[in-house]
Amino acid sequence: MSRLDAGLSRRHLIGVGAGAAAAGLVAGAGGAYAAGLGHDDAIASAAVAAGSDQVVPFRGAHQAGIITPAQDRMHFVALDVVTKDPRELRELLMAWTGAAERMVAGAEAAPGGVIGGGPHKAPADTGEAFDLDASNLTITIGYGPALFDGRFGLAGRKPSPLRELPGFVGDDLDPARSGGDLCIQACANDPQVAVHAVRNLVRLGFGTVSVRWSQLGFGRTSATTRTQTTPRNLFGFKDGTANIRAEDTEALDRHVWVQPADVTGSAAWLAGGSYLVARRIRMHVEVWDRSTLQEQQDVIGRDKGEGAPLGQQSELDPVDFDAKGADGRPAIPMDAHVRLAHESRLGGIRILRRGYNFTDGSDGLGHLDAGLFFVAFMRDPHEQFVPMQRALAARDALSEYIEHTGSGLFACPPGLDDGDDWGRQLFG
Ligand SMILES: C=CC1=C(C)c2cc3[nH]c(cc4nc(cc5[nH]c(cc1n2)c(C)c5CCC(=O)O)C(CCC(=O)O)=C4C)c(C)c3C=C
Ligand SMILES: [Fe+2]
Repeated sequence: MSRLDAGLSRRHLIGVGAGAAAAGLVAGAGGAYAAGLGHDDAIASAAVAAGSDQVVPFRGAHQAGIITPAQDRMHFVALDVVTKDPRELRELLMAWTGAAERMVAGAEAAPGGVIGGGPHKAPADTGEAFDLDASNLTITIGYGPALFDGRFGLAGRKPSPLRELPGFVGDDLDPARSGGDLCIQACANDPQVAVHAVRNLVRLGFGTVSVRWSQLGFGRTSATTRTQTTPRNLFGFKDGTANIRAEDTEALDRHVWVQPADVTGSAAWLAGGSYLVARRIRMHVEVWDRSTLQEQQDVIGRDKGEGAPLGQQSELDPVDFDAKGADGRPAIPMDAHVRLAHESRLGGIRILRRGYNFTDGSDGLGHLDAGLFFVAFMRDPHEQFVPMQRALAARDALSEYIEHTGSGLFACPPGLDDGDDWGRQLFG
């Protein structure tokens, strides 16, 4: 049965299906709205029609797309605000909330959608996801340090950890792939759904924001729930084994969610949110592919087949940094990636990783421009990512094979209550 037959598509939501006609849905969730249902009813109709197993709830205590089971694909975009008028920004954030809520429910970006606006208007939805289901789409928003520089009256609402990351040894950051006033992370199991979401939000923002940089990711490189299998990165290793999982609620409160006591006064809007660090990391796959299996395993500190810590048998076996190999040397070398990134070496620091593989063509010199779009969520980037990355940059054997080419830091607000929107949440 095709997705269309199963009735899981946006087309169904605009009234082509008999069920939709019976329910009076004439133009997707917007149609339901026009047909007299309230906003929430319209969104709920869309979610039911789209099939709940495909729909990740948009509202809740935390934003979706952080501890949501990592989807297969990602489209990440960083934007700069081009208007000088705070009201325009606030209105855009409100409009984005509505469009995002519709799209994650499997509906078109706006009432009228692809064809419902008639032949004389530009369609209110660009259409490339017209026949596709919600695909577990999540849309996560974040705000960069520069947004709070005084242009929009937000300086007093800036949380203190939201300050630029320092430079790290070996960084080769491209300003055209770094920074941004805002970010949108769209993740879905269908790449076209993720791209459609970003494209329609950017379209809504024309004249208010402009795209600064963006990144497509295929192939998740993390597991964020206990039931997810561990995927592999472009070096062929299981990645995400020791990640914080959605079930680890204590660890999430300790390492991922901004706590009320962290943000007092006018920065309190961020309580329940998280900081997102993005690093575009080029992986020199050609060099890696010429190194021996033993070298590769020593660099990571785990075996390539199972993902077991060196000296152990299975992926989930505890890491033993005191274990010795047959030669009497540490089974996990002193400069192995997992040793240096492990909480036991970093005073208990952990982060939640949610990155993706990328391949952006080639570099014109016969090499793939491929790597890891590293995305991690944490409670305080300067207390967590900075010391961790400093330790890695200084000693990590992996550094010989990778290069950080882009960087971004964003504060992701908590989830929205019913009736709330991103504009009111940020501006108060
Ligand atoms: C600053 C944080 C990190 C960066 C940057 C980073 C880059 C990076 N990592 C891999 C591959 C693997 N990383 C693994 C584990 C791991 N990595 C980090 C942090 C960063 N990685 C942490 C905190 C951990 C967990 C350490 C632990 O507690 O054991 C692994 C092993 C499997 C796993 O646990 O995920 C791999 C493989 C690459 C290729 C890369 C840059 C391109
Ligand atoms: Fe890593």
